[in-house]
Amino acid sequence: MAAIDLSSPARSSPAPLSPRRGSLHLLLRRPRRPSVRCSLDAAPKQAQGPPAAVAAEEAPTARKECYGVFCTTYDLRADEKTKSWKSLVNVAVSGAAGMISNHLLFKLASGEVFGPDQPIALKLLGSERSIQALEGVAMELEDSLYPLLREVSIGIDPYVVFEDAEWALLIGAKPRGPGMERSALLDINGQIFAEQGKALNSVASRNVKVIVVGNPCNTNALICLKNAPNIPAKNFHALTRLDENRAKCQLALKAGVFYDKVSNMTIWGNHSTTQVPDFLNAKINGRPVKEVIKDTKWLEDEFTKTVQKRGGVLIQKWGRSSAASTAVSIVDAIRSLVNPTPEGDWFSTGGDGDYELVKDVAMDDFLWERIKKSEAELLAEKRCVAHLTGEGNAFCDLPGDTMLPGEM
Ligand SMILES: NC(=O)C1=CN([C@@H]2O[C@H](COP(=O)(O)OP(=O)(O)OC[C@H]3O[C@@H](n4cnc5c(N)ncnc54)[C@H](OP(=O)(O)O)[C@@H]3O)[C@@H](O)[C@H]2O)C=CC1
Ligand SMILES: O=C([O-])CC(=O)C(=O)O
Repeated sequence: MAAIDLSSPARSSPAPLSPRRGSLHLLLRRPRRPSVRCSLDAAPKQAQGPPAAVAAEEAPTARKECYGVFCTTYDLRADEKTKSWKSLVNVAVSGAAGMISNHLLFKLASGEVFGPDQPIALKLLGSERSIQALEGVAMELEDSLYPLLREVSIGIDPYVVFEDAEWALLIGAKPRGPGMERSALLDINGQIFAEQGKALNSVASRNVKVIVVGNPCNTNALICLKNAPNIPAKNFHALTRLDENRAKCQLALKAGVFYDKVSNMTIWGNHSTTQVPDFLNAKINGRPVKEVIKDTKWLEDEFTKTVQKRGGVLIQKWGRSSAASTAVSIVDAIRSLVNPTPEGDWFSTGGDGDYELVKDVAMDDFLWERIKKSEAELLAEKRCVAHLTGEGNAFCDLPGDTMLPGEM
């Protein structure tokens, strides 16, 4: 969906100029919900005992609920004392021990996403199988000495990890394996996003912004949204920004310009091989693409297919799906949501919300037919997960030739 963002930065109120204490928390699954999190202010005795490995890590400090550098007081330097810090932003990330997160978390902590005056708390969601790896991630975050990173928590219960989250970057999802039906992936991952939607609904900030990355991201975003009725629907986004970036790159290559000259790029439809990269409305150097690239056949065939299948080609080369460029596209998506969009430009996201929808979008038969095909796929996915969205019994009749970008 194309949108122009008119919103001002999400948080603008300066926080008091007091030193903040950094902390690394281990968030544990608790029997009752919503749970009290283990923090510097919460009584640790309310939590179950941490796993042995973590208890050992925590031993060096007097405060059992944190360890290492995050347990020390963050002292403002003299030059920082004059600065207006924004209040801490709580960012929850699922699949935090995975490949995409391994790039993303360090970008978030560095300040390149929310800005150099925005302190950040990272709340990392893993699972029983990944909790050790998650500790490793937290240790690397410690070792990176990011001055803006004031809190890190890790845990396996979304009802705990998502508490007060203002951003939820939902990355963790099972990738499709050989011989697996797409409908099975929809169901397995759908369960994850149904549970996480309920958890967000219960414990996150009422204005949490949710970006769903785990595939199939559009339908997972729908499931998440339907399970979180207390959070505005406009706050849910499916990550199609990677496709948008891929499309800009291909147009720039063809036109022989650097990619900053490509604007107004839209991705319509599903994040799959039916997606529609919109060359009709996109511009190069402010001019319609079709005026600059006169080869319509290339645009309709090669360009469109290249973008649709870019993920799959990359998997063939790398042996795994895009991780670094996906992390970059998540950063781009967040920035587009918190910063004003450059005059005349727009961005696309699988969502509907804190931004103004573009009204004057050109349409032709080619675009319309492709969009309807992708829409049919999305509607089929929707019927397939009806049991997870509260819309009755599921009925799976997915069109046979549709695939995730990574499937060839
Ligand atoms: N929208 C987009 O543009 C893109 C989306 N993606 C999607 O993002 C997701 C994450 O990718 P990436 O970080 O590279 O993947 P990884 O395999 O590196 O990590 C995925 C994480 O998902 C979690 N997970 C949840 N349920 C399962 C399960 N049943 N089986 C296995 N893992 C599970 C695991 O964490 P834990 O054990 O902690 O739960 C794991 O660490 C995938 O769904 C991928 O298809 C990838 C690229 C682009
Ligand atoms: O298809 C995949 O597995 C990963 C993905 O979404 C992409 O690269 O666009």
